[in-house]
Amino acid sequence: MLEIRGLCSGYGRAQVLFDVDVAVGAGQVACVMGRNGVGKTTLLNTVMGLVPAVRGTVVFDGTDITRTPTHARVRSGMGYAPQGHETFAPLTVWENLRVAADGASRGAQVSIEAQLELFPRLKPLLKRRAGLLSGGQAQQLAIARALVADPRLLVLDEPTEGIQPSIVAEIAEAIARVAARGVAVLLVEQYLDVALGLADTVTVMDAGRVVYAGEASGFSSDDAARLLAV
Ligand SMILES: Nc1ncnc2c1ncn2[C@@H]1O[C@H](COP(=O)(O)OP(=O)(O)OP(=O)(O)O)[C@@H](O)[C@H]1O
Repeated sequence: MLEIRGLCSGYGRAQVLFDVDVAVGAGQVACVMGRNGVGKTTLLNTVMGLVPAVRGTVVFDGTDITRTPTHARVRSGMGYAPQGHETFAPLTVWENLRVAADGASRGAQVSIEAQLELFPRLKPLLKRRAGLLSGGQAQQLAIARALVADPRLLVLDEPTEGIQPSIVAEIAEAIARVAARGVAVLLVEQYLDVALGLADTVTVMDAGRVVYAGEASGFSSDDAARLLAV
């Protein structure tokens, strides 16, 4: 579904990513981990076309999209919930979902209903302004918004960051259900138990390079201590 090969990118002259390879198939969760500042967000932003690739390729569904603008990537089936669970604060929960659905193709009404099944906590909050939601509710809305266009790839940047444990479990459960529908999920996740509970594959980055890549089942606590401990 998604193949990132030899990806290099950065900001002006400051190169951040060096030859990064990650692949994720339909129905799989590929988890990217690493200490703060190693380039995880830059990787996701490069996959979405928000940061230009300097070298390497991003192939989505067999098509090279390395130079495709972000809006066209979204239209072709990529959904993104960036770090920080930003929403349109003055709009209601329903309006936030509607705006995303309006930008998508047909069938979005059905899809809003489907997202509300995934995040039942949002159902009684449809008329609430998004700016008044808790962090956990806003994160659920941000993921639901990325899903209303019915993407085949969902890209999530730290969806459990700063969120209370009971909601973390709900978000993890929702991500698992999305993958079970056949959606490919590219996930940056700092909490090891959440990451390993969801991931099929693990990629660990350090200083912009991949330092570990393999099946999640083979990722040991020694690997975690060596590669992730601060
Ligand atoms: N807009 C930007 N302009 C210049 N440098 C940036 C920009 N965004 C990030 N960087 C730098 O790129 C490097 C990687 O940052 P990035 O946010 O991708 O890391 P990260 O692994 O996602 O970190 P965190 O876990 O803290 O979110 C850092 O050195 C950071 O300072």
